[in-house]
Amino acid sequence: MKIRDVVLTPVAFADAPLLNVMGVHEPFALRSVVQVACDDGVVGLGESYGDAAFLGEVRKVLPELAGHDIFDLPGLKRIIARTLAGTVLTDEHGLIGGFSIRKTIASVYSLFEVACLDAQGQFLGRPVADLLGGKAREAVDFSAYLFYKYGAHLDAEADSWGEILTPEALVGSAQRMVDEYGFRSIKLKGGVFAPEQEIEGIRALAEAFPGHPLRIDPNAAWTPETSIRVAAELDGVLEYLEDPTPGIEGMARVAREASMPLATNMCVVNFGDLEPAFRARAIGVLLSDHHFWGGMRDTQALSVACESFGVGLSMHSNSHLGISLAAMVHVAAATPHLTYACDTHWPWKTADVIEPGVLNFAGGAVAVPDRPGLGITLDQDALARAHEDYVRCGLTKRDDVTYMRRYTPGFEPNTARW
Ligand SMILES: O=C([O-])[C@@H](O)[C@@H](O)[C@H](O)[C@@H](O)C(=O)[O-]
Ligand SMILES: [Mg+2]
Repeated sequence: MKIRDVVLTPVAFADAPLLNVMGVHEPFALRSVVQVACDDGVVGLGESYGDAAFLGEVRKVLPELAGHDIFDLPGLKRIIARTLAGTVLTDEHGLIGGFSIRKTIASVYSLFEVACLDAQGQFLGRPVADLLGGKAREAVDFSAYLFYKYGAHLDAEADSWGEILTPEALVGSAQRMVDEYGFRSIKLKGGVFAPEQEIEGIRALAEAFPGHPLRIDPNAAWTPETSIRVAAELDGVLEYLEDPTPGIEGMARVAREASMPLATNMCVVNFGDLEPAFRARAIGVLLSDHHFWGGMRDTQALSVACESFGVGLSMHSNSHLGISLAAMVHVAAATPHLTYACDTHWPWKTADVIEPGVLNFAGGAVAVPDRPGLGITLDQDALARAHEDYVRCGLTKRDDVTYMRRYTPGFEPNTARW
């Protein structure tokens, strides 16, 4: 089963004005879609980041792939490592930790690994979860991912969520997500307002949704002292506290005092970070993400490492489309040590590039598709529209800070200031 052709399509899809420590989401989120065409008319799908720097690295790899056997994944990794030797992508938005050569290779490899596994599954007539060792669960739990947000993008009409800036509005948005998707766990993206205000938001959610596990993630906006204070105030309320403060050392300081586990997708972002983080007992939960942890099989290896050291596993999300959701579902299903509901930005998007009907939420969970490969079908017309949006929107990277300055001139990200 050889690769005959690879088509890379940058796409953009409408995103809501969601707030975080870096600013506010722009009107479009960028992604990339690859179609890896192989023998017998099989086409494997992959999805990842869509910023120009990432696309540039992926484009370097494309000419090297023709003729490669889709069952030779170590060989695929070698081609990518050789082709990208020495390149370090920079993290365009600062919310998934630093980049390194290893993480750059892991990110580019992941895009093609997913597509090759999809193609392998189609060729063999088995779902990707089976190729990863089999399903440890039939359906994968996700959390309601709440954001503070503006009611509308600049010069645009309000979206269906409206403005979410108060505890009452937060509860309203959580109610909508729980009603529409059945989520149990609820996560609040913090780092937007002073911690006292965000504690009020969490308390309102705890009151409105008794028994629903709660999390807050200020993306390292707080000092260790503030984090310890917030942890004390939310004792007994949070299932975990995500990235309250920057760095393994700062997290370890907070972890020594906090009653709940600390989680991260910022200070432990590749395998080299595990030893110092585990040694310092900085985290109780790791948020995996196959997009930058080196694909689905390395995500499973990560899970084994976490289990061995008594660390829980959850899953991180950025704005994404259905190919990524399918990959998240398959790898999560085939990863026995997955101890928390996964994050997803899914409810915030209004369009997709896959045909609907396969990835459905019930009781907050998505059943693992039992069709071959990822089990999804690319909608070529929707892909073409999303590519037109990419060209039309003119964005080449995610820049929440600059966009925020158009709402609030002089805005500066508050990382570790509170
Ligand atoms: O979409 C966002 O604004 C999130 O803040 C995202 O960029 C983060 O990477 C992520 O969801 C997180 O958990 O830190
Ligand atoms: Mg996070």
